Amino acid sequence: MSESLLSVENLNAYYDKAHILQDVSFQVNPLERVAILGRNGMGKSTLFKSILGLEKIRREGDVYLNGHNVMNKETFETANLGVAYVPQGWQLFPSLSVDEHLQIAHTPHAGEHEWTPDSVYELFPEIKARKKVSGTKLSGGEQQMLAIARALVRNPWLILMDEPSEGISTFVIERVIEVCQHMAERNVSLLLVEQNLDLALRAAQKVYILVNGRIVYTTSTEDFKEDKESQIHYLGV
Ligand SMILES: Nc1ncnc2c1ncn2[C@@H]1O[C@H](COP(=O)(O)OP(=O)(O)OP(=O)(O)O)[C@@H](O)[C@H]1O
Repeated sequence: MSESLLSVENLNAYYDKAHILQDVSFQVNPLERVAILGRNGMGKSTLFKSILGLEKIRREGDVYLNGHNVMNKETFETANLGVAYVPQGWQLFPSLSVDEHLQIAHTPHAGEHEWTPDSVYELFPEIKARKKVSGTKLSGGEQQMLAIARALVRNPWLILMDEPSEGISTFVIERVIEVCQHMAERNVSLLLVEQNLDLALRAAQKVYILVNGRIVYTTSTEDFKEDKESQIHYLGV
């Protein structure tokens, strides 16, 4: 067991016989913001799905959330331990309005900083103006804001965010970075997977590099910002 909020220990993941994640280990500590960086197809989304027990992925190893081993838990049980997910492509529902997405997801929380639909509307006034509109009728940027808002109203300890830069404008990317930077003030930690180096370096404090399903490099974002050689070597940027 570990004191970290999230501790992934020697995680291996397979789609049938394809061995995708190979002995992946890393931690997210309380109030920390961590980015996993890697090129296309390196296993970033598979990592999130393996942590959450989504899809038919065979898993070996251990994943501890708040000290509970979640490897044999159903996805809803893992979510109830205080993790929320912002999936790639947002996965919103055409039959639900913006407000219904938030009301359904809202999980009251007794602590000091409760996120409610009203408080996330203050954060994202753009979607407040479109409360009654179907979630999938929003622009890409608004859908990203709604997906983040939906994760926040679950009042999680940890948010897993899968490639938030995908399909949104630079203006919305700036909004996402700002929201990420202020999560710790509301007691929320962040684990982000990204290809967008600028977003990851500004939103996170610590970086893990994933290459072919293995964590090959760990550093602080401060050091990685200056390390152009490693950026080119691992990410080809
Ligand atoms: N459902 C699946 N069945 C079989 N193989 C899969 C499945 N999903 C992903 N893969 C394979 O697993 C590997 C890792 O994919 P994954 O989507 O996790 O990468 P990624 O780093 O998130 O890439 P991207 O940034 O393109 O989403 C790839 O080789 C991919 O083809």
